[in-house]
Amino acid sequence: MTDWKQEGEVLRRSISAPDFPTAIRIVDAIAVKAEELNHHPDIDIRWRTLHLALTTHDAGRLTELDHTLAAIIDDIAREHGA
Ligand SMILES: C[C@H](O)[C@H](O)[C@H]1CNC2=NC(N)=NC(=O)C2=N1
Repeated sequence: MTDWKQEGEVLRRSISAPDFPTAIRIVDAIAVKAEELNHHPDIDIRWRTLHLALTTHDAGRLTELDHTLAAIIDDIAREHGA
């Protein structure tokens, strides 16, 4: 776990991308992996800063899926220089 903060049953982190197109490319890359996993983050896009939140809505709490997706998101951020 890197920049993630747990607030109750939610993991949160922000990603600062170099520019807006890169922020959107990060979102796109996350979307592909999230769909594969059938586990999706909440994403708030604010210019080149992405605010992400992870929780397992069906369970009403954090599950292993959230931690798995968090690590995937960290990799994607690093790959995009964020
Ligand atoms: C049927 C259910 O909506 C699906 O299994 C998936 C879709 N993506 C999901 N994403 C997240 N974060 N939590 C879920 O419970 C969830 N459920």
